[in-house]
Amino acid sequence: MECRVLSIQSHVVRGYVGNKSASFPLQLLGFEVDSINSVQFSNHTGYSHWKGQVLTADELHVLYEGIKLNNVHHYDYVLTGYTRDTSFLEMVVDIVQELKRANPNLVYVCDPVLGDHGSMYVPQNLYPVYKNKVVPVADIITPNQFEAELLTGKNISTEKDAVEVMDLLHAMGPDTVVITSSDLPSRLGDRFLVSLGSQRHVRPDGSRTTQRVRLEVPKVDAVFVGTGDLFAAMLLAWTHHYPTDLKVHTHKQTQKKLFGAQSKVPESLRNRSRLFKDLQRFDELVL
Ligand SMILES: Nc1ncnc2c1ncn2[C@@H]1O[C@H](COP(=O)(O)OP(=O)(O)O)[C@@H](O)[C@H]1O
Ligand SMILES: Cc1ncc(COP(=O)(O)O)c(CN)c1O
Repeated sequence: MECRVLSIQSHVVRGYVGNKSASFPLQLLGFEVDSINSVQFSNHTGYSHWKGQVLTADELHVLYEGIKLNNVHHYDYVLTGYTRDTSFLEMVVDIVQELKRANPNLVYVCDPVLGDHGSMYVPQNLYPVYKNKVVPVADIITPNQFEAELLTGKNISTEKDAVEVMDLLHAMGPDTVVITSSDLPSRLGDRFLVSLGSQRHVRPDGSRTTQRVRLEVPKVDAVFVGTGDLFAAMLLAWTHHYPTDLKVHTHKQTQKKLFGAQSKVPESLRNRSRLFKDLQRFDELVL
C-alpha cells in the first residue's frame, strides 16, 4: 500500500543535505516523497560561502493550499529538518496539526535542527518555537546531544543524564526520542560513537512501558553533513515497518537496499549510506 511522506527540509544545489539526503533513500525503500524546500541554497552552510533563498511562511502556505485545493493532502508521515525562519516553522506546526486532523494516524518525525557541538547554526529565535510549539506535536524526534540539552536545559555527562533528558523530552510530547550522537564514552572504546533511543508504549492493559536502546557506531574519522537528515529519514522508514521495536532499526536492510541499487547511487550519497552499514549493534539499556 502507498505510504506518502511530506518532507519539509532544505534543498542544496551542490551536495547532499536535507531533502537531497533524505528523499532518494526513502524512495528506494518504497515511500512516496512529496518535498517542500524550506530553503534553496547553493550548498550547506558549513562552506565559507553560501547563497540562496529562504521560503517564507506565506510561500509555504501557498504551496500547501495548492495541494489542498486538489484534495491530495493525505499523508502518512510528515518529516521536517532544517529551517531558518520562525513564522515558517509556526506554519509547519499549523500544517502538521491540520494533516493530523485529516489522518489521526499520521506520524510526525521531527529533526529539531538547531546546532551541534555547543553552538547553534540556525537563528537563535527558532529555539523557543521548537521547544514550545514543534516538539509538543512531534511523535518522533531525533536531536543530537547539543539539541537535546538545549531543549531540556539539562546537561548530559552520563548515560543516566541522557535517560533523564529523554524522559524530559517524552514529557514534552514525543513517544520516540533518539539522541543521534553523543560525547558519551562507548564500552567498545573511543573509536565508537554512542547514540541512545527511548520509546514509550501503552500496553493493551493500559499500563506504560519504556524501551531504551544504546547504539554503538564505529566512528569514521571525518566530518559528515547531512547524515542527521539521512538518519531521521531511515528512522522513519524502519519505525514504519517495526513501529513498536526500536531495537530492530538496524539500517542493515537499508544498506542492502541501497547497495542493491549501487550502480544507480551517486558515489557521494553512497559514502554517506556506507556510514549506516555498521549501525547494527543495539543493546537494550537497563538503568
Ligand atoms: N564521523 C562519523 N562516524 C560514523 N558515523 C557517523 C559520523 N558522523 C555521523 N555519523 C552517523 O550519522 C548519524 C547522525 O549524525 P549526527 O551528527 O548525530 O547528526 P546531526 O547532523 O543531526 O547532528 C549518527 O547517529 C551516526 O550514525
Ligand atoms: C542547508 C542545510 N541543511 C541541512 C543541514 C543539516 O545537516 P545535518 O544532517 O548534518 O544535521 C545543514 C547543516 N548545517 C545545512 O546547512
